[in-house]
Amino acid sequence: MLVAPSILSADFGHLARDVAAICEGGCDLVHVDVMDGHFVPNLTIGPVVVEAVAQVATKPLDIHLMVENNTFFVDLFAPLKPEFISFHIEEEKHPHRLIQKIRALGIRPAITLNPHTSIEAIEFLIEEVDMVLLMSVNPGYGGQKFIPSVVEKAKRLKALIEKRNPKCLIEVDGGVNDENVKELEAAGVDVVVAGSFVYKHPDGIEKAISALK
Ligand SMILES: O=C(CO)[C@@H](O)[C@H](O)COP(=O)(O)O
Repeated sequence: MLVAPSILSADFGHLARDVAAICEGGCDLVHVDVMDGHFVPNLTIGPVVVEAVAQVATKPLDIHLMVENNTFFVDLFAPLKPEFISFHIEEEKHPHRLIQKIRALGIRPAITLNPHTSIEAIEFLIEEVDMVLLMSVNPGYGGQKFIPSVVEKAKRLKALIEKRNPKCLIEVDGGVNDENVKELEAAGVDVVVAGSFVYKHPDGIEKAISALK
């Protein structure tokens, strides 16, 4: 299992220290939650802060856009050369075009589904993306409870991916811990995003990451 800790649960007063800690602790990706206060009722960070994160991170960035104007934010973050940029299917009128744009910028495109969104919504996009991110909480905040229906959704998505684009990864985000990760792994999930489990683990960040793996 690949682990992408969400820096939303870091101490922003010591962000460089907390980004270094997950990289030294064995994470695979650094998950960056970008929220605009419109698509979701929370506002997080922009390119100035993410540039500082990129300078410290020794693992690739996984940028998750939770915004209304995806194209604007893709242009804003592209110079930081993240590994992935994901955007929400619920908020994009022209997802195919946006995927092509992200790929043309040398970034791996990913598409995100909210808990209520069915995988049929991306049936004809699956060949175009390198990763699908399934939300297992309503986007906007860290520390929420895992929504278990994502397990069945991941199984159905895995079946679709095997037929249409076997290299495409499945990522699950929200309320992930060392218990539900087992079901996610069995369902075919490749990457888990975890914020509070990693940053608030009583035995420390390294132990938390290895427990998820
Ligand atoms: O995108 C989001 C929330 O919108 C997530 O990345 C959370 O920040 C994950 O945090 P935990 O649920 O693991 O605390």
